[in-house]
Order: sequence, then C-alpha cells, then structure tokens
Amino acid sequence: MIGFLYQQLHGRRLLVTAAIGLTLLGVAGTVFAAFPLKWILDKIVNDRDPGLPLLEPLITACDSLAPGTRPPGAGGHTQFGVLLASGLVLLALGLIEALVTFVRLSVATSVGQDLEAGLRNRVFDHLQHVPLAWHSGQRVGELTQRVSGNISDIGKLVTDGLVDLLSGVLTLLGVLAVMLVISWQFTVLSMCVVPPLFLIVACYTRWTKRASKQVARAAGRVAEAAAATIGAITEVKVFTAQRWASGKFADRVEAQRRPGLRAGRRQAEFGPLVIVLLTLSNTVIVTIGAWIAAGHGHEFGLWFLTIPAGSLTVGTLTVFLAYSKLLYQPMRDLAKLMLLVSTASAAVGRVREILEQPCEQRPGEHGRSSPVRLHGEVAFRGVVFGYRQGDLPVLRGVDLTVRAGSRLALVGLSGGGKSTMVKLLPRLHDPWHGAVTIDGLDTREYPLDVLRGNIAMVLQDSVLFEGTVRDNLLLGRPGASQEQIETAARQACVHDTINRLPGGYDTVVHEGGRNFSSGQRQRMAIARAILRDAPVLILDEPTASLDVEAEVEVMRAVECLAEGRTVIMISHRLSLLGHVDEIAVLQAGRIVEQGSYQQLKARGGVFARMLAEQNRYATEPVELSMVDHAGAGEENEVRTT
Ligand SMILES: Nc1ncnc2c1ncn2[C@@H]1O[C@H](COP(=O)(O)OP(=O)(O)OP(=O)(O)O)[C@@H](O)[C@H]1O
Repeated sequence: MIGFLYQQLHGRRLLVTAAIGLTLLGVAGTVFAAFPLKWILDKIVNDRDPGLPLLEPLITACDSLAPGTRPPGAGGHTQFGVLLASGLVLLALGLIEALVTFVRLSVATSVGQDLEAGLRNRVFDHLQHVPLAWHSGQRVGELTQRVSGNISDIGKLVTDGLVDLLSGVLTLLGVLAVMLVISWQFTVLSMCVVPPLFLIVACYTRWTKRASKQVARAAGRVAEAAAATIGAITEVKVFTAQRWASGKFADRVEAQRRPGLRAGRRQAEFGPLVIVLLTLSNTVIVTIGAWIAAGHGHEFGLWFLTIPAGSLTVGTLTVFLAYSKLLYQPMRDLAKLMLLVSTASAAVGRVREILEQPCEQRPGEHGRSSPVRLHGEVAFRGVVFGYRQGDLPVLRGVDLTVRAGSRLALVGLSGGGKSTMVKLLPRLHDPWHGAVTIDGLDTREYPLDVLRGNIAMVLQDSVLFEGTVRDNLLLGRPGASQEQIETAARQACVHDTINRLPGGYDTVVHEGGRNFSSGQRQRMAIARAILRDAPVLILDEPTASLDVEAEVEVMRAVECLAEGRTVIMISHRLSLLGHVDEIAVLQAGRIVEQGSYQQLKARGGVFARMLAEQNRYATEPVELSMVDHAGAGEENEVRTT
C-alpha cells in the first residue's frame, strides 16, 4: 500500500516533504512544551534556575520587571523572572504548534483531495479503456463503489491518518529521546509496556484488516443492489416487487453490517486494552518516581535497574509524567489509525484490481499508418468466437463479405450470434480464430480510434447521456456547427420534435434519456450517427422496441443514414428487409444462406421457412410488393455455405 500511495503522490512530493518538515517543527514544539513546567516547579520547590544559556537573556530581562527586591538566598534569577520567562516560552511554543498544525492540516487536506481526485479520474479513464470482455463479468454498482467509496477511503487515510501517524511516530521518537536524557531508568520502566502492546497491535491489525476487506466487498454489493433496483424502478413498480427488492437489499446491508460491527468491536476492545497497559505503566512510574523524588533511602532497586536516591526532582518527575502522557497519546490513537489503515488497504486492493487490468489500445497509440476514411468493404473470414474460453464458441467459422456501399441484412434465430458478429467489427471483442477485415485489412491492424471512427452503430435501445440534446448529438461529431446538427436532425426526422421541446436543442436530457420516448431516442441516435458520417453503419434492430408509427419514422431516418454507406442491419422483422441488397442467414454459428430476398425465398431453405413461420402469425402476410423492388432484376446467385 505504501508503494501505491507513493506512486499516487507523484507531483506532490515536494508538498509532502514540506508537510513532513512542518510536522517535525510541530513535534519539536510539543516535545519542548513540558520544559517550562519543570523550570517553574524546580524554581518554586528547589529554588533551582533553568540553567539554559539560551534563556539567560530572556530571564534576565524578565527579572528586571520583577516587583520589589529579589528574595534572599536566591542564587541567580528571581522567581518572577523564571516564571515569566517560562510562561513566555510556553506561549511561544503553543503558538508555533498551533500555526504548524494549521499549515500541516491544510497541506494534508490539499494532498488528500488532490490524490483522491487524481486517482478517481485515472481509475475512471482506465475503466473506459478496459476491454468489454472484462466489463461483462463486472457489476456496475460494484465498480461505482470502487470509484467513489473506496477512493474516498484512501483519501481519508492521507488526510486524517498519515498526519496523525507521522506526527505520532515523530513525537514518540522525540519524547523517547528526551525521556532517555532525563532518566534512562524510568524510560526503561515506561517501555515495559511495548512488547505486550506490540503483540496486541499485531493481532488487532490483522483482525481489523480482515473485517475491513469484508466491509469493502459488502459495500460494493450494497451499491450494486441499489443501482440495479433504482435502475429498474419501473419494472419493480409494475411487478409490485418493492418488498422483494427491499428484502434483497436488506440482506446485503446486513452482510455489510456484520463485518462492520466486528471491525468496530475490535477497535472498541483495542482502545481500552491499550489504556489498561498504559495505566499500569504510569502507576509504576508515579509511585516509584514520587518515592525517589521524596528522597527516601539511598537507592531503589528493581530487577536489573538501580535508581539512585535523589536522582529525580519533583520538577523532573512532573516533566517525565507529562512526557509519558505524550508518549502514550500516539499509542492510544493507534486504534483509530489501525481502522483507517485497514480500510484504506482494502480499498487500495480493490482499486488496484481495476488499474492492473490491461487496456485496449488507446487513441493515438497507432499500430501501422492507415487511411483515416475507409471505403467500407467488410469481410468475416473463418471467424470463430465465444465469450468464455472453454465454452462452446458462439460463432463457429463465419464467412461473409459485404461489398462497400451495399446493404446486408443479418437474420437468424434469437441467440444465434448476430449481435456478437457485429460487435467484432469495432473490435469490442476479438475473434479466437479467423479475421474480420475492412477494405482487405485485418481490423486488428488499424489503430483503434481510426477503426471505430469509421463505424457508426445504432442499437436496439439507444442511450442518451446526461447533458443537453445538442451535447448528445455532438457526440457524433465534436465541433459540428449548429447548422450541421440541424441538418442531421432533419434527416433523422427528429428536428421538429426537438424544436417543440421547451428548451429546443438546449433541453436537458435526464439520466439514460428517460425524458424521451424510445422512438425519439432512436431518431436522435440516428442523427448522431448521421453526424458521424462513417462509411460502415451497423443497425442492430433499431426498431425492435417501437410501435408501427415510430417504426415508420425511424426507418425513414435510417434510409437517409444508409445512403452511400456499407450497412449491416440485424432484423427479426423480415418485412423490413425490402430495401437491402442481400440477406445473410446465421444458424448454428455459421452463415448458411446468402442472397437477395427473392432468391432466398425461392430457394425454400432456412430463410423461406422463417418467413413462412412469421407469416403464419401475422394477420396479413408480408406484402411482397414492399420487397419486390429491392430484389427485382437481381440475378445474384444464392450462396450457401
Ligand atoms: N456478454 C456476453 N457474455 C456471455 N455470453 C454472451 C454475451 N452476450 C451474448 N452472449 C451469448 O452469446 C449468444 C449469442 O448472443 P447474441 O446476442 O449475439 O445473439 P443474437 O442472435 O443477436 O440474439 P437476439 O436476436 O436475441 O438479439 C447467446 O447465447 C448469448 O447468451
């Protein structure tokens, strides 16, 4: 985890070094803050001067302010002078500490926030470049939790934890050094608690870390359940499934609560255990120290330790006790720190899992140079592909050629692999064997941004993103003028609809485009595709979810879009295939028939049977006149593979 954090702090290391320097200054202030108390007590009880050459001028200056004469017997400075000088030093140290704390916390907050923001952007960007195959195995809510919640946990460690940890460790070392100078014997006594403390810390850290990991995983499952239910709120309401959804959600919340409770309980046990240990050590020091400071006997022996009588003044004992308090504070804070570190460490693991996923080629990482605009001849050559290695492939040797500028309809039974086939074109997946080519070149040879820039897709249910209608259309061609946008919208038969909206092109699109009908969304997606002006167009059942009226409008828009492009259109509605040049039938992972509508119908094969089947359930059989003009006069041979 340390290595990961160090890596993330790149560019802010100077700031961190400054924060460490300030922490050192603050710790020095804390460590020396106990001394003025010793000077005061030693002066009052034993009439002893501080004996620090650095302070002499200050005390002398304070002496001159002393009311009346010096008390008789006073060797050097007046009580007033020592008291006032000690008070001033105390005040100065306090002010330095306050200032340093402010700067240190500000720096920590800024570094923590920067780290969080930087890491969040990096993870989000990485997520978009990870192959689709990896995404298929993930849950949206879970990933969202990693990007938001888990990264916050890491930021929290930097903002809250690391400052405490650093100043704690430095205070510990500083205090230890001063205590050793004051009385090494008492320091050794105080340190007796360290071995049991170390054991307790080791055990509890392990337990808390395990629980934190479970909490992080469970939090992901909670987020996932919430996202899934809220995303499908219409279905939940329609099926009156609220109780079922709440029950499922409550189970997940419970699964998160249990390890959270365990982690909290461990933390609750840890704090008091440390306090008991520290109280034991303190009691021993107070009683033995007071005995020695009171001047009883010649010396005090305890196992291998011999503490000479009179080796401790009341002032020294008080300072020593103040220091042991300082020493114990960081130890007590360990419980809080332990939880922060464990939570952050679990979060780092989950975030790293994403960052370690290999990326697809990023825009600009060009393989070989290639023309930016392709002609659009598409071919599948012996393509074998499946989603999971080891499973039976979905495509089992697909051979298909689509001439540049022609229109091909891909038909077949549901689940046959039509959508899978077209997903291979923009390399959303790569084939196991064989190749997909455009203009005779394997798609893997093109830079990914060039390849995808030459393909436009309109899917069954188009997604609109949050933003305005204009923002959504501009996705097709960033930088397009208003005139170009409106022309595209007109061609897609959606311009009038947009104009009727209260905000026109500035109307805000809600999440997923919920404030638009399916037909409007489809036509906007078509306008987006028109703006993209790609030579290859993929239409994956663009009218599947539409009523007849919307279907007619969308098909009219499709007509505009298809003009002069290579079109591959997936459709179950064979009645819509009148305008295509060729139809290819996919069955059992292979293209089994290819030809014009008329040819395939006349052939009496798979397509003819599908057509007959569809007509059996239609109130009126499909009008051949709709398709006649497409197939008429074509002498294409029916190809069977
Ligand atoms: N992301 C995925 N992960 C695993 N299997 C998948 C995935 N997508 C599709 N499949 C499987 O691949 C097979 C082909 O699916 P595909 O969506 O390509 O069929 P289709 O012919 O387009 O179906 P439909 O006409 O119903 O849309 C199906 O068995 C499906 O379960």
